[in-house]
Amino acid sequence: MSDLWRRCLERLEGELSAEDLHTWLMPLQARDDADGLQLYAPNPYTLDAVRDRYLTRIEAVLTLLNGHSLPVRLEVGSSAIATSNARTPSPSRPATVVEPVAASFNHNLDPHYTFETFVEGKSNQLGKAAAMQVAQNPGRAYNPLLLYGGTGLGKTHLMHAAGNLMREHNPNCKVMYLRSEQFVGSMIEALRTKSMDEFKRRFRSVDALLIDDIQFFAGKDTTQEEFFHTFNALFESKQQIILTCDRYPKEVDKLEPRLKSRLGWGLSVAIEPPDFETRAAILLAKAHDKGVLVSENVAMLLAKRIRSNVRDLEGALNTLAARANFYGKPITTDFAEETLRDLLATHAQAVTVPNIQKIVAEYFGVRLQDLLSKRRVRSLARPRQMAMALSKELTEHSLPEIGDAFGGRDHTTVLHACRTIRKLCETDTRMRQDWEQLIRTLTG
Ligand SMILES: Nc1ncnc2c1ncn2[C@@H]1O[C@H](COP(=O)(O)OP(=O)(O)OP(=O)(O)O)[C@@H](O)[C@H]1O
Repeated sequence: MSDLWRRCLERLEGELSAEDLHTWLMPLQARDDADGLQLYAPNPYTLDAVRDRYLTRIEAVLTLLNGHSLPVRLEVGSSAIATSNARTPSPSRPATVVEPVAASFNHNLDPHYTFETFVEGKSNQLGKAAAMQVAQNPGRAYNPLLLYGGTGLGKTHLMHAAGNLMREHNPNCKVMYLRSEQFVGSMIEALRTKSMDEFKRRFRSVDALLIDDIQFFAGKDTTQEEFFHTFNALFESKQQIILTCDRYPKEVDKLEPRLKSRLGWGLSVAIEPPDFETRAAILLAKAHDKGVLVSENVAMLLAKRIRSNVRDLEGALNTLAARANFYGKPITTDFAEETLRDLLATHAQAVTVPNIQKIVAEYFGVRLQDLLSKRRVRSLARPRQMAMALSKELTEHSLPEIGDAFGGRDHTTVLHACRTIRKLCETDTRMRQDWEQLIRTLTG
């Protein structure tokens, strides 16, 4: 085992549970050389889990142990095979490569994030269509394209998908993807080594610049200044810019007004949390991609219980797959309930009917006791119907149970409320925004 990796594991031992350490990190094999640390995962779902949950922490520990940052590469395979193949590189591409922007050009795109592997639903339809248009007509369709929304909803996936499609249409197209921290890191390094000209040239010579999570620029004045000039240079020469942000950029504090205004020049699209059907479809698609056998019943169970975001859903699938593999058991609903008991309990706790009633009352500015009363005035009836529909959507309770929780109402009243709200959300933009905002608040 690489000595560096052994020391890294020793550090992480104090931070992670023994179960997590044994399930995800111990099965990795490692090899380090002048180019960085290469980690080999035994299968794709271990790779995904390590990348999503532990990579940032691993990078931080390595920086600490090493005294400077070290590129970490992740791929499915084994260090023994890699060593014997060292002189004859395999034609298959690594499953994932995650590394800082290299001095030489590196598009840094994840080949798995494509439009084909992206499941479309109402929540992301517009974002997907816009990203496809941009990929088919870079620099001309919408510039910049800004995708914004909560964590783990597929913004990065769409961004990579656009980059991958641009390169599929034109293999010479220079697409550069980077997380905003990497942009900041590269700039600090350029300032330190007095190589700002090279920095400017590198970022301005691309055909498409894709920067993830630009909320990270907030409060970093020098970075914003540099990004502003890069933005202008790219925009003027019709080079494509795609950005993501965790909220509408106008709402990001400490982002310069002139930058906010530039971001509004193109198209900004919200990516919303997926509905139940889309969540189940995403799970089945992910399971299929990873070669994991998951029935529709299991997919529906997870989709119903885990509503926060797709990353959590995927994390649950990875855990199930790894444990089923380990114990040699099929993934049944019982196995899923048992294996994910703690996780499902955490998600269930987050959303309760009393909590929904309280949040809805606050949102519409009505008193909780009025919301639960028999009064039928419109100013109370709509919020009440909204709270009932949310209770059906977000909890496991039956219609009669929800009726009881709303001052002993009949189950047909709850059913009527669910249908009314669903219909209104399709025709009334304001109502749809209220619904989505409340889901976001309640699912955190
Ligand atoms: N509609 C979808 N179809 C398929 N996979 C999806 C979809 N939405 C999200 N995912 C998956 O969920 C995971 C998290 O998505 P992603 O990293 O793109 O989220 P994000 O919105 O960029 O989050 P963050 O802001 O935290 O970076 C990825 O593995 C991605 O492939």
